[in-house]
Amino acid sequence: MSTHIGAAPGEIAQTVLLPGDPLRAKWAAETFLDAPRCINEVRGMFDFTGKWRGHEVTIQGSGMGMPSLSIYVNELIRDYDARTLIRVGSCGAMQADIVVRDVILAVTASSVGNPSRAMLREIHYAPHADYGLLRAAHDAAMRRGTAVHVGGIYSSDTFYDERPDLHDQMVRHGILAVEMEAAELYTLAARHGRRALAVLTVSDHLVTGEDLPAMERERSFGDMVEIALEAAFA
Ligand SMILES: O=P(O)(O)O[C@H]1O[C@H](CO)[C@@H](O)[C@H]1O
Ligand SMILES: O=c1cc[nH]c(=O)[nH]1
Repeated sequence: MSTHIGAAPGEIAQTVLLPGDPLRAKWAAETFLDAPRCINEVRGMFDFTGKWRGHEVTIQGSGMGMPSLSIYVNELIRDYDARTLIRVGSCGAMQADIVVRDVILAVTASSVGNPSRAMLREIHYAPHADYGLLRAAHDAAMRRGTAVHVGGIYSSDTFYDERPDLHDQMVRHGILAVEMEAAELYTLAARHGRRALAVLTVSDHLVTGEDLPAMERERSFGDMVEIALEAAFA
């Protein structure tokens, strides 16, 4: 057990998929894993381990925002030795050529701040995906015929943003989409020598105003889960 994860040593796989939503973790495990078993219910942040094509996989909710993800990823790495960590999340599109349900592979994750910022001090570190995972995820998306975009995203500290000027600068600098966790995931993975990637599905569009309901955000994102699994074991 770690402070926030109730799983016993050995119950968490070296490959961990991380949706923000714990109910998406449950849905994904029950949909894609063989013999999934729930190994953590602390704070309702479900954690399931099962097999995908014979490989052990854990799917663990990370919560919303970087402070929450940071707690889970630190413990997954330090206490359970997770080696490959792939976020499977929803995001809001920021560019006109992207549509709802498209998949985004985040090469980099910009942010205004993240939990690692205090220790990095004056360094404007560039959090980035593992290239091998990124390439394998892109290959998987191509094989599946998924509409996929590859580029930089923005990890925000706020869902309800009061800074339209910030949004405008992100769009202007080619940022594809906004979500709330990848920058800290990439930074922690780099610090501990682990592989990380964020595979995101567009749930809403900040330019067109298109929006998916909560149930679809929980259950309709199968493509990104399978892309993440194929990338992890390529
Ligand atoms: O769907 P998840 O993975 O939670 O990701 C996105 O959705 C949440 C906001 O609704 C934030 O966590 C954001 O990053
Ligand atoms: O963080 C997020 C996630 C989905 N959609 C948004 O607009 N922001």
